[in-house]
Amino acid sequence: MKIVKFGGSSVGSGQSIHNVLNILQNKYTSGEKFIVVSSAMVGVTNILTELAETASKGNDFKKGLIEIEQRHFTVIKEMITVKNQNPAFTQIKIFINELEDLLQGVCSLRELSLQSKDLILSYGEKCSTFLLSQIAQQYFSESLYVDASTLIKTDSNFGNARVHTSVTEHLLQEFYKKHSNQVLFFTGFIASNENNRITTLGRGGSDYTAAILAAALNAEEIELWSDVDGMLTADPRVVKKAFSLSELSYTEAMELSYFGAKVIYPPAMIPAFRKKIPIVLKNTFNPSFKGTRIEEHTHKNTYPIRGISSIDEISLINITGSGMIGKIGFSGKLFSLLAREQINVILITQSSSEHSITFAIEPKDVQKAKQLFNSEFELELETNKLNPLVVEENLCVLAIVGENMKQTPGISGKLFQALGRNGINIHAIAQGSSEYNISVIIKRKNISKALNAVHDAFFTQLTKTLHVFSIGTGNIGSTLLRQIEAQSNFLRKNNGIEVKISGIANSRKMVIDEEGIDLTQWEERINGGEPSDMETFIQKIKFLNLSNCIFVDNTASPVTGTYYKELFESNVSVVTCNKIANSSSYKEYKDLKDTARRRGVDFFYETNVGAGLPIIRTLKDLMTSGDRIIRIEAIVSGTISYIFNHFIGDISFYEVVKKAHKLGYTEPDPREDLSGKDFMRKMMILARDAGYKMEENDIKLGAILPESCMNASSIDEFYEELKKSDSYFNELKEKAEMENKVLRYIGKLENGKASVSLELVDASHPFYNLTGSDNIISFTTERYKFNPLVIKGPGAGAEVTAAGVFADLINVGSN
Ligand SMILES: NC(=O)C1=CN([C@@H]2O[C@H](COP(=O)(O)OP(=O)(O)OC[C@H]3O[C@@H](n4cnc5c(N)ncnc54)[C@H](O)[C@@H]3O)[C@@H](O)[C@H]2O)C=CC1
Ligand SMILES: N[C@@H](CC=O)C(=O)O
Ligand code: NA
Repeated sequence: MKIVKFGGSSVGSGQSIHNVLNILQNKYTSGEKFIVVSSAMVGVTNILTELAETASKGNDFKKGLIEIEQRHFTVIKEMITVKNQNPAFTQIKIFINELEDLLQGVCSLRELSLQSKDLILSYGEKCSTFLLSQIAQQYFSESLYVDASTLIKTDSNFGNARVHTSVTEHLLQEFYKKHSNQVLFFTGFIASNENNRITTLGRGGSDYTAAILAAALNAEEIELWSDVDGMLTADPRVVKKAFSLSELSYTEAMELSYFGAKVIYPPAMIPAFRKKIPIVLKNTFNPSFKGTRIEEHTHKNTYPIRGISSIDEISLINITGSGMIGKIGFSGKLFSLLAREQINVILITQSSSEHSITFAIEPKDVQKAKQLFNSEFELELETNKLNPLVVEENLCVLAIVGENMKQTPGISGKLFQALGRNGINIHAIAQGSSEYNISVIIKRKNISKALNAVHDAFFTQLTKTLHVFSIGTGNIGSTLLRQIEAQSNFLRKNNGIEVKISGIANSRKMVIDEEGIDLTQWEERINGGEPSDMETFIQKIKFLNLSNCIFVDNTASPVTGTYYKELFESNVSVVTCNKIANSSSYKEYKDLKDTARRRGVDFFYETNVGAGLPIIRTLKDLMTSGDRIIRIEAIVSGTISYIFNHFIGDISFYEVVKKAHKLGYTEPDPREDLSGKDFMRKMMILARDAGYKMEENDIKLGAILPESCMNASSIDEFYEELKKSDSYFNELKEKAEMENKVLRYIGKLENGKASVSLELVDASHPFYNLTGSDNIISFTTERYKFNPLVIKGPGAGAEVTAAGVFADLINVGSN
């Protein structure tokens, strides 16, 4: 026989009762034996509490009473055939009249005792359970309404009565002997004392009723039906990837509930725990959900922990001082003091030097704790043996729970790593000696980010979700979004990575959606977004405080880089193809790198040099492995490379430049390329990454263009001047052809000196054979002294650049 308990939402309306009846009918037809326990309709207990208070102040309570009556009457009309409605109407009316008399009494006396309050509240369960039994009578004629207050006997602790187990069990067993062939509908929550006065069973009262019945009647199982899919790995309102647990142990259920999972209230289940009766949490609104099974022994858990829970708001008290050292009984005295004043201590940690004790309490208790401490330890404070108590506010507890933790090393490492990587500072740590839970205290504002990051670390097949904010939707930016969209399934399946684009901006508009923007529709989303404002965009990123957060800069703007530092400080990583920040002053470059390192976030800019070619990464590997750069020779302008590779035959220089622009090789402003400025920036970044403190003025920049083009004041004017300079470029070309050479714009870095110059090179030069938009870079180092390390390939273009940005993005957080 099973005990089947329905919570308030399950009996809250005709529709939900319909579901309940379906569930019961299925059991009945398959021959299952069961006893039903019912809560009051959802919200009714609250209304009754309010009515009792209202009446006790002498105010009018009729409206609320009518509401309760109507809710039950509506269900009668919806769920019982007209010819059978009368008995139900009559009995509900009787209950409501009794309730009215009681409230009237309270109103006249202006007094509400706990005893009268329990009596008033009992009508919630009486009405709902009676109604359910009446509706059920249409399906099982032998159904019987049972007022459990006649059978469950308690002490007189009204509001939170404790059960007299042996007398109750005896009464229940005798009753069941006589009625075991009927379908019984027990009121939850209510009982009575020795004088037959109604009592209630406190928080989780109906679950308690179910557990008492199960224990008394040796039920094989208890089903608790509510409106959620059992116990989840974390609060699904905060952690979207939380999922239902199929099973957990009594201990785990206790630990998880203690830390905030509100699905069951374990103290109410103790009678069942004692008799080792399994409890199954089911969902009335999703009967196909198999349920979360809670029992003594569970199967081996696939995951190292069972769930993550939190306590929303706590304060941390820190006590320090030499007076505690070796003083036996100090903590005993401290905590019994707190206990005496009913201050609940949530967790405690003590340093092994005994110099400090830290404990967490609810914020409401802080003042009281302070006063107690100050008066009890007045002498120690005066003699400086103890320091004044320090309180840290706005904190919360995050706890990971699971019996498996005991046998698995590395759990706390994983927890701290997930928090650390997201810049979440841990204020205190406590591990119960049971090793069933590890609790950390963190800032409240970080709780959502922390829960998600920790959930990802322990549960998701996905190793991580990257929250990306991408600015710039031009040539590179739009290509990147397309590549991410095309690759997302692969990444999810093969790499366990989900890339969520949580924000997109360009110079006109911006859109932020923490749930992730559907990349098949990003253009519509951004066009429908708000006007672009970088400051607002950055503040929103900081406010959302998402885990694994990355800012991607695909603009050529000088403004965006000014936010990188602020982003690093907020633990946001930056991936950029924009070279402006890294090629501004050395001080700024250094500051960005130091800040990123200090905050433990990534700053990746592979595409700053040679687009997707692995140049920055290679240089970094050389440097970190202890090599020394002797010389760098490079062609790192895709545009100029393309131009010289295609400035052959009849085509004019102007036309080749236009083509390079069309192919997406040039900067948004092609003057940046042809003036050599873009090249110079790249050389400066290389020099800096190679360890040189280089500024823009330190680089000797040879010109490609005649003065007139250099002086053009707009892009259009620039192109006009290019057209006019045909003969200048043709002369260059002819000279090269005559000497059997090619034009190459080459950068050099040697002994900390850098230059970029236009050269004529013959076939013996390693840079002679280039095609397309090829870049080539040759590193001569201590280790690659005689044969330099050479990287060559397309160094510009949307596809290869976006791919380089993409690779940086995926690598964030992987070191
Ligand atoms: N084309 C290539 O082969 C390579 C380009 N890059 C770099 O890629 C970056 C982007 O180049 P393209 O995509 O060709 O430029 P683009 O002109 O096509 O696109 C720039 C985008 O940035 C947006 N933008 C500009 N200022 C902004 C601001 N203040 N706030 C928000 N959005 C802003 C624009 O609205 C536009 O969507 C440049 O920094 C360039 O140096 C780097 C390596 C190779
Ligand atoms: N405009 C640049 C693009 C890469 O940084 C180039 O031509 O190399
Ligand atoms: Na690169």
